[in-house]
Amino acid sequence: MFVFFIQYTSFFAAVSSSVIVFDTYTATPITLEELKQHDKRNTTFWCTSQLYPCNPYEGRRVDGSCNNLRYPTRGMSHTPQYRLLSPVFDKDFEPRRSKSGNSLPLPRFLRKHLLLEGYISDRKFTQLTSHILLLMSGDVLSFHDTVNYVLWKPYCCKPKGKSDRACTPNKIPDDDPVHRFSNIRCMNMTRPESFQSVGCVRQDTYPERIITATPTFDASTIYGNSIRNLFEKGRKFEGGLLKYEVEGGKIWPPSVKTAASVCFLNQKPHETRCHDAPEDGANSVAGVNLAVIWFWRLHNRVVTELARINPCWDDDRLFYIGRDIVIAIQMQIVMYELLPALLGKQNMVSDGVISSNLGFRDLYNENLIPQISVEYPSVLRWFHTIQSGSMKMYDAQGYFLKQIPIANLTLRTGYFAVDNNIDYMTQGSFRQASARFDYAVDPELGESGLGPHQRALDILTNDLSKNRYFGFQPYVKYLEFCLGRSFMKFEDLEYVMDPERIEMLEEIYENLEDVDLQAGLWIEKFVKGGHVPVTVYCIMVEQMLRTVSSDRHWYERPNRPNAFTLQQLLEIRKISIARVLCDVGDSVTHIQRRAFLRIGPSNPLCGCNEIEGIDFWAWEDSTCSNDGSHNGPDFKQKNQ
Ligand code: HEM
Repeated sequence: MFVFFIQYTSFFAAVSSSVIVFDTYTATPITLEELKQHDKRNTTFWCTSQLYPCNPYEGRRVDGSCNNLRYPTRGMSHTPQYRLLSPVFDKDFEPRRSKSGNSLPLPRFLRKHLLLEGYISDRKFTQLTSHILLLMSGDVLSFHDTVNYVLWKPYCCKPKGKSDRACTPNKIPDDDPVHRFSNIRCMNMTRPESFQSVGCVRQDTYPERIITATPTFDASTIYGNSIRNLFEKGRKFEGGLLKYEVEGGKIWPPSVKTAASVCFLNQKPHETRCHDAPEDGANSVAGVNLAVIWFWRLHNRVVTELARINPCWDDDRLFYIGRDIVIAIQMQIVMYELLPALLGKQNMVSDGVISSNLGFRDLYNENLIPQISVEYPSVLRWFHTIQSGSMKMYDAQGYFLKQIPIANLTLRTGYFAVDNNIDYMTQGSFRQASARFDYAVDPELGESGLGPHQRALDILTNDLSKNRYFGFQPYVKYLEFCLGRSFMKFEDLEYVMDPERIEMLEEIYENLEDVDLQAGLWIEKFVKGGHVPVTVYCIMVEQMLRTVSSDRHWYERPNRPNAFTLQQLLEIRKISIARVLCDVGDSVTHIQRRAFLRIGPSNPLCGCNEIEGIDFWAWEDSTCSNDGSHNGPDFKQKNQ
């Protein structure tokens, strides 16, 4: 095949090199003619990607390319996901039917019957747990499937929606406990975008989801997924810093300077701030916004330390080493602090997801492509049941000040920057309890999950409904996959469910093999030693194992380009989310050591000066001369 090479001039560095244009789905190079066809059909953005030649000694690229040297485009955005179980659909790729051939029960009906609605505080976890879980979800996902029905196709419940294949609104049953008193009979929703729907692959093949994030955990909520966005919106090109602004004495990511912004709910004239960051997460759901601000600041703090210790390092070296440290900090917190609290540390050690040893760890397998499973984000949706519907705000002495429905903060970054709200929200993140892990959903998420953006939205109905459009096999097939035993009749579920919940399923579904994956997750018992349902545990662990073994740049590896020394890794191991908040959170002088867990006698507040952090002297470069010149080897990171 004739391969199309274009001459490339790197965005700022005037370096030219050859670039190959690839098909995002098949990972094969495409011809000039094929590229022209994509341009004509307006599919170039989704269906093609540009690959700059790989250098095996180069660090992690922002666009995810060259992670796997055999399959260099895998690991980039818009590349296919893997499936734990093959999909099942009805004809025309509509959701599967019940075994008897009837339609499955309506998603909203199932949600209202299987999940209670209400709010009780959890005794163990804080809201910070949700914020960081959300940040990590955003790292490997994208928002377009939500934006699609909120902004671009708000009409699915109207006559126009009937003729648009993308429209898949959720019908509200006539006897709905909430809406039988309203005139709302339908909630807007669209089908997830797929390689088929955006025109990369023929329509007569089963839909495979397409997303814009890279599938590795690479802090893309901060740095973005493309070098272009990072250069335009992120890098300051000075001292390794990310661009920043100071407003009200606080440091913020840069803001949009034009009238056009996505912060539609900003209450003008007071609320004006809207971030102009490489990725949308910075202005999305409140928890992500907050975490993006923290980690944005953290990057600048890290590179400032590195520059002080190594005055001979140039902007590039400071930026990329700083980024590598921030990615490692995020993953160290997620793998060794957050997930052990949720999944059970011993479970994770036994399943090989984490090590009880502080040294290097190398599970890399070049035969595994860096990918996420289609099932992984879907089971993360279970965490909507532990999300508190309001954001509570406290002062630094711990006095409760006010609260606001969290959904009213979506696309409303301006709220953070007025009246010291970011200080109060930051205090709230480690003082407010999460919602209890109790088979119930906060009505804010269950009835008005998009706040003023959509009159009624049950996020959990969407969770179940969307999963049907991904063609997931029945819940029991996932149980069999996870537990390695068969489940033939409803009573067999007693292994993972309380009898009264099995009864609920039996009343609604005709057959055990009809039960939806999401419905099963909602009412499953928790894994022994952890706080998440058995199947959520299984699918999360499967993903994290895949991630650790397929990411060539995984921070715990000794044999990766620009790898940490053992001394540096041991410094990274000292980090905690409490230390991060002490360093970059507003007005944080005291915090509990394990900030994902509530303050209490075994986890008391302590001064930030008592909380261990990273000693950046581990990054001291002995080849830096006193005169500021550098005598060491070149740093291997291209701006690609
Ligand atoms: C515990 C914290 C949370 C986690 C882990 C979480 C995770 C997720 C995940 C994984 C998705 C699916 C995204 C996709 O497949 O592309 C999702 C969808 C969504 N989440 Fe959350 N979320 C959390 C909290 C929230 C909060 C606080 C809100 C706002 C009030 C929210 C609103 C939504 C909405 C509107 C959707 C789109 C629903 C749809 O697919 O139509 N989430 N969330």
